Amino acid sequence: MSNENQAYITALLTIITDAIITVDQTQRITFFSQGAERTFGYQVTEVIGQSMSLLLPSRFVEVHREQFRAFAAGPEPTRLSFEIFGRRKDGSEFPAEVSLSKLSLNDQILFIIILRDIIEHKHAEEMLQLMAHCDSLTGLPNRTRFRDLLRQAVLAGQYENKSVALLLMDLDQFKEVNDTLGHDRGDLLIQHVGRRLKEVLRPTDTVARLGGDEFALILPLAEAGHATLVASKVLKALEEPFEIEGLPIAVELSLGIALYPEHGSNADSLIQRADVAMYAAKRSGSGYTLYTPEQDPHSPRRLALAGELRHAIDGNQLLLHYQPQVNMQTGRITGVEALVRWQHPQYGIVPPDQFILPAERTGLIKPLTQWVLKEALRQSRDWNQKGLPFNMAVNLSARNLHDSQLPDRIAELLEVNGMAPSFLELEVTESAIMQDQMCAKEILTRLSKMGIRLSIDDFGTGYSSLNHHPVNAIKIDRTFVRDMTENQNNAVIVRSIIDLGHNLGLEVIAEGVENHETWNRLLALGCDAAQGYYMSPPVSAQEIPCWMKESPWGLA
Ligand SMILES: Nc1nc2c(ncn2[C@@H]2O[C@H](COP(=O)(O)O[C@H]3[C@@H](O)[C@H](n4cnc5c(=O)[nH]c(N)nc54)O[C@@H]3COP(=O)(O)O)[C@@H](O)[C@H]2O)c(=O)[nH]1
Repeated sequence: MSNENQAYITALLTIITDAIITVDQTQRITFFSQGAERTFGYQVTEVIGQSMSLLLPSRFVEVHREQFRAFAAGPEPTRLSFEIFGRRKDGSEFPAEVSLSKLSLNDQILFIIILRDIIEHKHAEEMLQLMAHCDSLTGLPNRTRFRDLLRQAVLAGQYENKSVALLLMDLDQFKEVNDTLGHDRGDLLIQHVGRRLKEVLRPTDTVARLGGDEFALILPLAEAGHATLVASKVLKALEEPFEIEGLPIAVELSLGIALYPEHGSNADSLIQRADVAMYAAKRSGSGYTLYTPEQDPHSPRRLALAGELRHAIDGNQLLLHYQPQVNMQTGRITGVEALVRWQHPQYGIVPPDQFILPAERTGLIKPLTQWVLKEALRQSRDWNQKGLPFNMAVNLSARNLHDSQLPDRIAELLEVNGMAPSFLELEVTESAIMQDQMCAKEILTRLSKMGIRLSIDDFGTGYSSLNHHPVNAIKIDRTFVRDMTENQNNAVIVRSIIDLGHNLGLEVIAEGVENHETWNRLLALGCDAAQGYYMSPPVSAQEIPCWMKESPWGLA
């Protein structure tokens, strides 16, 4: 080789960062590049003539020696790639990628080792693995890992012939926390929630964060009784407000429970069922709910009902029941709330909980509300003519608040029936308003300008800015009223809502009044009106005149 070529190769070997080492058949080092010096921390003079085992952790020396011998003796292959651990001069170890080649030169066999330190690469790989399975905010398993763990838990349940419980949970007003306190505090809250959940559960249980404010709990080999007990413990544990940067933040949550094999035979069906149960818990405000097929919008009966709804509206299968609302000062009825039912030819009376949601999803809520308004106002006129002049409250859904023609259609119905607008009260929930605040505001303002009364239904379960909407009344959600005589927290909430309503000049109506004690407490708190089973459940139009005569709350 010419001097020029030699210099050229030496220069090349200097800049190559990989370690290039050659060894003879006895595994003695014959060449050690600068890259090898940088990688192992040895000077070339320290290693030439030494055994290659100097560069390996002692526990691997014997194995690699054998592998090398086999490679050296065998005719094929002439090149081998593999991963090993290298050992630096300071004794530290590192993972390395190795390419080992055999070369015959001047009747001698030479072995060339090209070795690359892949510690960075390994770290990155580990990070990626971690990121792929771990939620970066809480350190809990993420959705991908959760699915794997649930599948494993179901397999274990199958194998041991035992139940597995899946609990899905989300925070009811997390969006509000984010919007009002900022995303950083929202993130801190999620971290705290994750920690408290872990404290409640056993080490064998899994807590995962699925994203946003959604968490999942997997309880291996758990029956319904244990799952509901855990759900109660979770509710209790999260009852205490969280301290986030000095601010006490209270959270409310809903949990849905589904069990293997009772509610689903695999991970996907369990997730879907627990989700259905969670939404049922949200609607009822009950904290947690165990899955039942009746809750399920995808159950065969629900799907069949959704398909028949159009026909039910056109074919006069709907009917209204009316629930009296009573003025607490006079103790007399002031109005009724119209509540729709479906007189189904096969299933009998179907409650609105089973068809309002599908009606909203399919857009049928528009003709359904139109039917309810038409029938309620016709009935109102009828009662008026019979000397029963009370207000008529009708529920609107979120989608109705996007319907720009609604005010005109209501005006027409009022005119046809010769009813003053002040006889009509429209109830909207806070969540319906929040779905599209701008649109809701426009429709509500038009309705209010027409002289129609507006009330916020289920008040206390959502967030809406009362100042921004022209409402006349708020109805305290029945979940607070129902047990306010035993539950001090709820009693405080009810009192605060009454005070808030009065401070804003609004009438306050309590829903879900079920006994005399509750009535008395509400009266003492200055609540204006009440509705509930204590006075009357919703009854048919035919029963109202009789109730008016016989009930102490009647007009007479
Ligand atoms: N968009 C529309 N929604 C409607 C219409 N009709 C009803 N609904 C909504 O369906 C939900 C369930 O209604 P329903 O099964 O009729 O239940 C009502 C009452 O029976 C129940 N209630 C009344 N008093 C008590 C009580 O003392 N205890 C108790 N456990 N339950 C009681 O409350 C329901 C009335 O609630 P609200 O409307 O919030 O005043 C319900 O959300 C209806 O709004 C419709 O035509 N359109």
